This record gives sequence, structure tokens and C-alpha cells, in this order.
Amino acid sequence: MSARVVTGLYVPGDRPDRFDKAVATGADLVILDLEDAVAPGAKGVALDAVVSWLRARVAPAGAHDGPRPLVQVRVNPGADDELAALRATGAAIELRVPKVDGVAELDRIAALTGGRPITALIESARGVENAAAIAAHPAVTRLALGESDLASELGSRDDAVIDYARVRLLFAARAAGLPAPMLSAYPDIRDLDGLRADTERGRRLGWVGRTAVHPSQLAVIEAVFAPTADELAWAAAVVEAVERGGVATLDSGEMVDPAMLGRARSILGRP
Ligand SMILES: CC(C)(COP(=O)(O)OP(=O)(O)OC[C@H]1O[C@@H](n2cnc3c(N)ncnc32)[C@H](O)[C@@H]1OP(=O)(O)O)[C@@H](O)C(=O)NCCC(=O)NCCSC(=O)C[C@H](O)C(=O)O
Ligand SMILES: [Mg+2]
Repeated sequence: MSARVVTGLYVPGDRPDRFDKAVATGADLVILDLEDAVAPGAKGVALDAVVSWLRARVAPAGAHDGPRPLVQVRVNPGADDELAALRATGAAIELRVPKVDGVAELDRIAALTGGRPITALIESARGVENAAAIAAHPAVTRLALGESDLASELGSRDDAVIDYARVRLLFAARAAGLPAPMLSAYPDIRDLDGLRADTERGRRLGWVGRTAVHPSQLAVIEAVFAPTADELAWAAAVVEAVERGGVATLDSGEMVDPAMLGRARSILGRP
């Protein structure tokens, strides 16, 4: 996946009236949720709704440009019937697999997905400890962190606990050549200041993007990850100076060299 993916929006699978609305928000990623957003008694209705919508609205796998936004379906753990039904749609979706804590289950799931990319949602202490192996699995194209489930298991949502998990997943993802993960959903939809502060903390740790649970959160996420004018100017100066001659000194006095090119190019959105 090379296109920019910074904002994601979850929508419950049993709310088909909101699927097109989710797309219309302009989020880079729309996640149709069959797992925790759907009550146990509504799982079948949700799967039918998701399958119908995918058939009607999402291009087949292998179509030239793939769908925009990117569409993921979050399945239930162990729900092979869901994987089979989603595969049968032929739609160019990705799978978001929750509660991944090891690679054995990924081998089984990967065999059922028809080669569709998997985002492994890690939300347990065991999953965090196994993050490097999970990231290295050939079917996994992204890691994600489920902070609410993790906090439930650990009995703490303290910043130190969350940051530890965020750092572990960032290293695991990057060591496996995966993109930096997107931050977990921020559950308090009225607290946009809290969302901003927590997203800024995640950005400082190297995470890129965030999933939202309400459309009102998307603008905050987009703003936090938009490069500032200073960052853009710095990045342009680094690229120009280094491409001109290896080591250089910016007007600010900062020495720059090829080691800084990766960060500069990523700020500029260049490969
Ligand atoms: C959180 C919500 C239940 C709030 O719903 P509601 O109170 O009905 O919202 P509003 O009245 O404010 O809606 C205003 C308009 O916005 C549209 N809307 C709202 N939410 C969405 C959405 N998610 N996608 C698309 N459109 C949405 C409404 O239709 C209204 O439109 P209009 O009538 O035209 O004005 C609800 O937002 C919601 O269900 N959110 C998603 C919840 C979810 O999926 N949760 C699971 C993912 S997070 C998770 O699982 C955590 C993780 O695993 C972990 O462990 O950390
Ligand atoms: Mg969860």
C-alpha cells in the first residue's frame, strides 16, 4: 500500500446506512467492523450488510488502482465463515484481524483470505511481546494496536504503559519493512483536545495516522499529521542541500547529510 493513509474511520457492520457516509467523510481508510462494534445477536445481519455493500460498491481485487478509500473489514476472532464470505465477494479489501497474539493463527487465516493483505491488531501483552514475529509474517502488511483491550488486560491505561506498547510495535513494524502503524481509536468522541494531545504524543513517537470512531475526530487527526510550514521548509532545504553535495550546512547552522534524507522525503511525501 503506497498511497497516503493517515485517517481511518470505523463504522459498525450493522449500520449500512452509515457506510457511504463513512466514505464521504474523506477518510483515507474505512473500517467496516464485524467485531466489537456489533452486538453478538447482530453478527449475521452485519455480515450480510457488509457483503452486500462490498459487492455493490467496492472494485474487484486486481482492479487497476484499487479502491479509494482503502476498505478494511474487521472480522471476529476465529470466524472462518466471515473470511469465506468476504473472499467470495471478490472485492479489493484488506482484512483487519483483531486480538492477534502469535503467528500460528495468521498462517491459518492467511490460507483463507485469497491473498488479501492483513492488518494484525495487537491488543494483549502476549501480542506485544510477539510483535516482531507477527510483523514479519508474509501476509501482514500493517500492525495496529488495540489500546482499549490492552488496557483492560493490563489494568492500566497510563501513558507509560501505552507508550511502551507503541514503541515496541513501531520497532517491530519498521524492522519488518512495514509502514509506521496508525494510532488506536480514541474512545471519548467529545474530548477533541484530549484526542489532539494524545495524537501529538503518538506522532512524536513516530506513529503515522490514527483510526477514528466518529467523523468529528478526523479533522483533528488530519491536522496533527499535516507537516508544519517549518517542517516543509526544513525538509526542502535538506533535500536540496544533500542532493547538491552530501554534507552541507543549512542557513540555520544545522549540519545535514544523507542520514536525514529519509525523514525529509517522508515529510515531503516523496518516495
Ligand atoms: C460512537 C457512535 C456510536 C456515535 O453515534 P451517534 O451518537 O449516532 O453519532 P452522531 O449522532 O454524533 O452522528 C452524527 C452524524 O455522523 C454520522 N456518523 C456517526 N458515526 C459515524 C461513523 N462511525 N461512520 C459514519 N458516519 C457516522 C451519523 O450518521 C450522523 O450523520 P447525519 O445523520 O447525516 O448527520 C458512532 O459514531 C459509532 O458507531 N462509531 C464507531 C464505533 C466502532 O466502530 N467502534 C469499534 C472500533 S474501536 C475499537 O474497537 C477499539 C479497539 O479494538 C481497542 O481495543 O482499542
Ligand atoms: Mg479491541
